[in-house]
Amino acid sequence: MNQTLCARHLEAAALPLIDTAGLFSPDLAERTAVAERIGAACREVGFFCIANHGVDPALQQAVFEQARTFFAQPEAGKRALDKVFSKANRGYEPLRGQVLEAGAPADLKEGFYIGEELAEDDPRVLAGRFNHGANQWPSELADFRPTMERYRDAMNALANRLMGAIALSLQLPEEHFASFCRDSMSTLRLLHYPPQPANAAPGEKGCGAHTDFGGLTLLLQDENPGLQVWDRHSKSWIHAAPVPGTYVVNLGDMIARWTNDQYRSTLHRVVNMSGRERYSVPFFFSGNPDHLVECLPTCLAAGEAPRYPAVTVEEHHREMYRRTYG
Ligand SMILES: O=C(O)CCC(=O)C(=O)O
Ligand SMILES: [Fe+2]
Repeated sequence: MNQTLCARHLEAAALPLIDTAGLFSPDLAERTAVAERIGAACREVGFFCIANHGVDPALQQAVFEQARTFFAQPEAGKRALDKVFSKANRGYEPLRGQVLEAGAPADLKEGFYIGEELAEDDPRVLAGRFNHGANQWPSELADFRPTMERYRDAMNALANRLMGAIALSLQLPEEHFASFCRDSMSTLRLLHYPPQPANAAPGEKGCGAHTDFGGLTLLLQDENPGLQVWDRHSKSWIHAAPVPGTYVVNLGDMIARWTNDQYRSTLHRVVNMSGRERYSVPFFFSGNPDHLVECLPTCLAAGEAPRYPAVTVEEHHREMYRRTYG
């Protein structure tokens, strides 16, 4: 563990904090030792923080800088890139554009979606595959696109490594999820939460209670707290204050399907009580659209039946977007 993780941070961490330096070791035993800690966190909480993940802090800061600059633009400039203009769900999502918690008021956040850049004549785009297509880029912000593309590459690499650890933690070969990871339909999402208004409607909050749809989520937060994670033991919300230098990692619904709920896709929400503007950058690693997600053989006890029918990554995401965007 290096000095980015001081004792104060360890005490403050409400979620399990895992040093992932060992995942970069050529020694399988070292990678397996980290994987076992990850496996325990996946079973218990479904959320954990990782330190020593290898992502350049300067790149993270550049992402925040670009996000702040983008959201600070006048509304009309942002609306010019509204995701209604995209067939691939890319671009700007205005405040109250999504209802993540069924029945609750719309979310007090604005966002920006970025995915893999695919040309109009890419066979997957021509075939109308879900969320496949070109991005909408703010052309007046020269550094925006290269920064986001570098960051997406770094996140894809880290997510691949973490999927290897998850495989090891489930007594599977490290490369078990290789076909899931190939050509992953990952999404980078920039989020901006205004301070929670004093006159908020009942139930109104930054992000309604939800579980994530996909595989892994890697969340970069600024210094302003807001994320809350449901604790099934105490039946209360844990305030997951940001731990500098770490990512919050959580499991999406597909990992719960693979593991028959042995690994948890845990409910979480955001309430920005910090009194400041809060920025966060979740990266959703969703996997190959054709991959069939079905219960893993190592996750089925004798006589036990899978709780979920097999579903492809694409079918699953189509349905989840339909539910939260109406
Ligand atoms: O902003 C955050 O801290 C969490 C965002 C989130 O849960 C999501 O976008 O799925
Ligand atoms: Fe989420």
